[in-house]
Amino acid sequence: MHHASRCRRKGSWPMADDGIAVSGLIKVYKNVRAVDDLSFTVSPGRVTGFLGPNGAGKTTTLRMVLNLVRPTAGTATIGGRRYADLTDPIRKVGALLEASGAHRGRTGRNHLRMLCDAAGIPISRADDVLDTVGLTPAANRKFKGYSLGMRQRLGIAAALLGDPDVLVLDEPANGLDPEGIRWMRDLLKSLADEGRTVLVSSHLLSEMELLADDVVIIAAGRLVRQGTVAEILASAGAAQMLVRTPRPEALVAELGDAVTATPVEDGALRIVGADGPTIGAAALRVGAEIHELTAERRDLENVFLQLTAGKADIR
Ligand SMILES: Nc1ncnc2c1ncn2[C@@H]1O[C@H](COP(=O)(O)OP(=O)(O)OP(=O)(O)O)[C@@H](O)[C@H]1O
Repeated sequence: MHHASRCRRKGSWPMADDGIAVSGLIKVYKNVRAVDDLSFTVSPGRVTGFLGPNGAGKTTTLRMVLNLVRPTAGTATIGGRRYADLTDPIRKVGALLEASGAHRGRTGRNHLRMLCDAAGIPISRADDVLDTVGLTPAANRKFKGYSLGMRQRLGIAAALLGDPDVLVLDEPANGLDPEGIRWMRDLLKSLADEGRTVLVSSHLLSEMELLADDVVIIAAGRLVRQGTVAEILASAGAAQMLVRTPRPEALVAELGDAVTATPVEDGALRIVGADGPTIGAAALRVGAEIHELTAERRDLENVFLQLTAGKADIR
């Protein structure tokens, strides 16, 4: 990304200490190691996607970062300090969690004003953040009449009240329609462009590929991979090939154990671990006619599935 063109709203470069650092984090519930010796870092000025199959431990991790769940072991720090030790947490960290809501009979504006009041923030800030999230037209409507998408927007507005350096968002795209998802993407990117640290969990892998600069992938409470989206895609290795042949078994046997071959629709095979020339040569050796050989682009979704295969068991 173009770091040089990024301007910091507060007129300075992001402090190196605005990042999040998770180190040796463990959370054991009665029967399950929800988070199992997890370490990763999240940089300022970037959107970091936090990905993992259901039950991987994403929510538990985010809640430990925010001091809402007590770690069994390990630490999570924001700008070098644990959440509990932050001097002004509301202005340092904004959070959107899955269950965040508001009193049903309260208007969106009053909900935000109450939060301002509780946090010692001028109540005029409520209207600013309503505007930022596009809820001004619904400001005086009651929360119970808000759609899921409007509730998510109100949650984002609440997270932004303290103009925080760091944002921690659990599934912020939940309930948003395609236009809302695009809006969320633009908002989070612009918040990162201002130098903020943005950590966002999601199931929407194609969206993450568009949104995130970095990703942290976990499965079964453990780190699977951390890196830039480009690195993760590149690390998946050889291109994925779509092959059509009347003799798929012979071809797969010839390619050996180094490849994984998955049957796809109408008899084609998807092969990971061998490139076009390798597959062509193997086909020639066993006399398997090739009717189609197409390189498929790796995307975050199929790399994610490859990286987390077999690790996604419900625990
Ligand atoms: N309060 C709790 N008590 C007992 N077990 C829990 C508790 N919270 C989470 N778990 C368990 O810890 C594991 C991780 O759950 P967590 O919600 O952190 O995963 P997740 O990655 O956010 O999942 P999802 O994508 O499905 O929301 C799961 O096995 C879950 O059942």
